[in-house]
Amino acid sequence: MRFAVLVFPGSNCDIDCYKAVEETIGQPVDYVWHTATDLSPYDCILVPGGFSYGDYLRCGAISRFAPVMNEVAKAAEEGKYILGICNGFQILTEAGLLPGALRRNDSMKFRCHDSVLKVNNNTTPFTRDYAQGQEIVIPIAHGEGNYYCDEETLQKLRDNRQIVFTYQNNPNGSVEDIAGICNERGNVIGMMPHPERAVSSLLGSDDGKAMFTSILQAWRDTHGAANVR
Ligand SMILES: NC(=O)CC[C@H](N)C(=O)O
Repeated sequence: MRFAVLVFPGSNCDIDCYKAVEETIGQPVDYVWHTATDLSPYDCILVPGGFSYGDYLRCGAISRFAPVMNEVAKAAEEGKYILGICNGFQILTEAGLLPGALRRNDSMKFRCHDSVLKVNNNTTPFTRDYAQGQEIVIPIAHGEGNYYCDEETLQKLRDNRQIVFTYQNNPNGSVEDIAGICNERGNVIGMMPHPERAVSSLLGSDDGKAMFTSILQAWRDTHGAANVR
C-alpha cells in the first residue's frame, strides 16, 4: 500500500505524518508537493496539518485551489482513502469533499493540549481497529476547529453515521462536540485532533496508531493478499 503526504507552503505536520506511516505500519510513503498533477500511484492521501498559505482569508481557503486538489477529488471519487488532519480537515471542507466548515474557536484562542475523544463509528476504514465507543487520547492544536454545519446537514451526518469522533470536553464550540467526520461513502475523513502525534507512549499517547493500522487492514481486505506490499 502506498501513501502520499501532501505538502503545501506552510504545512508543518507533514513530517509527523510521514514518520507515523513509516513507524506504525512500515508502508512506502512519499511527500507530494501541492503542484503535483498525478496521484495515481497512491492508495491513501494524507492531507496534513499546519498553516498553509499562512491561514490567510480562512484556513484552507487558498490551498483548496492548489493543482493537487483536483487529484485529491479524483482519488476520492475512485474510492481511495483520504485523511485530512487539522489544516487538512479545513482544506477538505473548503474543497467541498466534506460537508460543513471550521470556524474560529469559540474561546477565540489557539488551543493546544490533549483531548479525550470518543470513537462514534468504528466501521470506517480509518477506525476499524478501535472498539465502538472507545475513549482515546489524541492532542489538538488549532485556532479554527469549531465545526459548524446547518441542521439539515447535521441530521444527515447523524443518519449516515458520519460523525466518527466526538470530544468528551468540547474545546472549541463545535456543534454536537464533533471532532471528526467522514463523507457518505466513508473513504474521506477529516478530523481536528492529530493522530500522527499520538503514535508512541513517548509522545504521551499511542492511541493514534490504530488509525494507521485500520487503513492498512481495510486496504488489504479490499485488495487481496496478491497486492500486499
Ligand atoms: N495544527 C493545525 O493544522 C492548525 C490548523 C490551523 N492553522 C488552525 O490554527 O486552526
